[in-house]
Amino acid sequence: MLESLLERIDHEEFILLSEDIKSSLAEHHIWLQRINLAIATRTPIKEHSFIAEDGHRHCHFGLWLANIMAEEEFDSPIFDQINQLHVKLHLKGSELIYSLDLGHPLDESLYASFLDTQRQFFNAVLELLEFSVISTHQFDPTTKLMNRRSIHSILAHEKQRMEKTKDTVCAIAMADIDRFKAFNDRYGHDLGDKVLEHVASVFNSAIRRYDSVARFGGEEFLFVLPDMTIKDATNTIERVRKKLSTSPIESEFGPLAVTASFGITQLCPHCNTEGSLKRADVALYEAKARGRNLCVSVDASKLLQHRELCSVDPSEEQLQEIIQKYCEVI
Ligand SMILES: Nc1nc2c(ncn2[C@@H]2O[C@H](COP(=O)(O)OP(=O)(O)OP(=O)(O)O)[C@@H](O)[C@H]2O)c(=O)[nH]1
Repeated sequence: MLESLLERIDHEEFILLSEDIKSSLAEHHIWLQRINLAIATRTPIKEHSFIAEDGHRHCHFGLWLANIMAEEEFDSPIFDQINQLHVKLHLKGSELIYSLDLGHPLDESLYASFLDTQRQFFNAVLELLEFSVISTHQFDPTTKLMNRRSIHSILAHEKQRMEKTKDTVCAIAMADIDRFKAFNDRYGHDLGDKVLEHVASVFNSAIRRYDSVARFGGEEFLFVLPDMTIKDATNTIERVRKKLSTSPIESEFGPLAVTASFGITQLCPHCNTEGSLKRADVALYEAKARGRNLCVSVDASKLLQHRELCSVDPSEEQLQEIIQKYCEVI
């Protein structure tokens, strides 16, 4: 229910959302405390906001929720659910206070239902809060892409899927912006940051919905392409490379060309994820060595006769030597 928000809400908005939820909840706690205290001490509350049938519109939380729900990007069933519980909570609260103000004895079943609605309301809001807080830690603020930690959980999931279901494949590709240091030195770090954003947006727009791309490090990106053979992944990544190299970034210095190099391989059933990442990295290194703005792919199945690469942790030199022999330069 909440995942769809990830596609529409970025890092800053998740931070704001978390802060808003926390402050709105704090005010709501005070409202609830006053009701509970009034009932416990049988002290009437003659304020309109406590007895009005539309009390949910009078509290800060309700106003905040109405604003959020008016925005298209926040269109999610979780807000409808919270809204319904919020309206219900206020209705029951106002019934209790109205009856108290009239001097009627406490309706125990109404109070029990009020407490139950309270519990459901806080559970739903806390679920949203937890999701927002976690989401702020999943994204890289510069590129708005997933960060290294998040993509690692996707890799772990894909690896698990491969272990469970034979014949499942998953390709990965490591990308690195070419001569980025020189770019920063010449045009400044701020434009460098804009390049990172630009590259992220080109990458993101060039992949399928169920593929992922993350900022893996400084100027390094990682693609995870589930269910793609090495051949399909190579075609896809080559298309991404071309798209980037033909999409210059607009700047005060005019349009500036940006290119990247790519190392493509698969998650391998015989080695751990780190081993596959290392293979992609060495393939990327090979693309740099062969002139940059290139894709180099390494089909893990061709390395099967070199099982020692999987069972022991190979050195970069060892890997490089073997990959040079088996890689395909596109
Ligand atoms: N603007 C900006 N620069 C960054 C960021 N993270 C890393 N970099 C820069 O990326 C550059 C990477 O430089 P190198 O590793 O030498 O690689 P390169 O210049 O891209 O050269 P090749 O990879 O060999 O093509 C360094 O200058 C880093 O400062 C960032 O968040 N913003």
